[in-house]
Amino acid sequence: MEVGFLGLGIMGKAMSMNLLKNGFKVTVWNRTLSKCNELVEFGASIGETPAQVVKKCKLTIAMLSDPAAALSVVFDKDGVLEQTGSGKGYIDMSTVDPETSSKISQAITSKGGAFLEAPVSGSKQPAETGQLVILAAGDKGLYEESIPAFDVLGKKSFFLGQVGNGAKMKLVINMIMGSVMSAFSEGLVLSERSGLNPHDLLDVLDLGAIANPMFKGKGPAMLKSNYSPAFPLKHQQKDMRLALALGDENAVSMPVAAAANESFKKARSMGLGDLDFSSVHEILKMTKD
Ligand SMILES: NC(=O)C1=CN([C@@H]2O[C@H](COP(=O)(O)OP(=O)(O)OC[C@H]3O[C@@H](n4cnc5c(N)ncnc54)[C@H](OP(=O)(O)O)[C@@H]3O)[C@@H](O)[C@H]2O)C=CC1
Ligand SMILES: O=CC(=O)O
Repeated sequence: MEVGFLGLGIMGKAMSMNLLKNGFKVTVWNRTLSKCNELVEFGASIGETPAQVVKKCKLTIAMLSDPAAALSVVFDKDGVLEQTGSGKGYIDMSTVDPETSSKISQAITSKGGAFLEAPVSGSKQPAETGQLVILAAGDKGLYEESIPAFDVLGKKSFFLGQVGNGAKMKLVINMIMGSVMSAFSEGLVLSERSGLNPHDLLDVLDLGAIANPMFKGKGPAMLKSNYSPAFPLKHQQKDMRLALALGDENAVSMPVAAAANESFKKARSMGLGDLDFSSVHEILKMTKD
């Protein structure tokens, strides 16, 4: 099966590599084209523009940073829209808001193409090992055709109905994840400042009712101030912002998420945006008497 892949950041590089390793023919494009070279070493072809990739491939996947990037790749000159049409499928796996996804869906389907949004839960390592959770919504036929690719990329795929539902599900999950990370960071700081050994806290947490892979995976690195990026903080803050907007639209009061968003914003303003989202710990460490 020939697949196009647009966007070779942390996630896109790992996902397209996985497809290649599992026997898919992959044609890649990235805004910074030099990032395609590593994939070429593993057998990928390069498309010079998103339009060229779509022209060549029946199925094209995108994994881009945010709504502005997702829209630009579709609507700008040499974009996806120029070559989409009947028989072409486009799957946007970026984390965006439902409005962005709907705009893209309308444009693609009005030209006769099929559209699926399919954001993912799971970070760099699950992307490398094909253990993502795929949150698809939109064209059911395209979803079914894409199952062989989803089976390589993820451990489980959900079909959630109409376009927008995948984006909403992803934003709810990441709103919870950001709030939990913020509370976890406060707990690490509180344990240390009150005279406890924070490593003991990690051990105790891991045995109790709120044990989870995020505390276990990121906690030890956070205590060493190691924030090598798996999920960049700027993207977590984008997700908090989009989730809060969804809360506004639905009149849902979210004071915990709003407070966490302030911490992520502060971290971004301090230049931590490209580090892992766990670096929000640094701004909480700064607060002193
Ligand atoms: N990292 C993670 O753990 C996870 C991330 N996600 C989501 O997946 C998406 C990608 O994340 P990730 O790979 O970490 O992000 P990165 O920041 O590593 O990569 C972003 C990608 O988007 C491209 N891009 C940015 N702006 C534009 C633009 N205006 N036009 C075209 N391309 C653009 C970048 O191109 P260039 O190389 O030229 O800058 C790059 O390929 C995001 O929506 C994120 O929220 C979802 C689950 C987990
Ligand atoms: O969006 C990030 C993730 O870990 O999921």
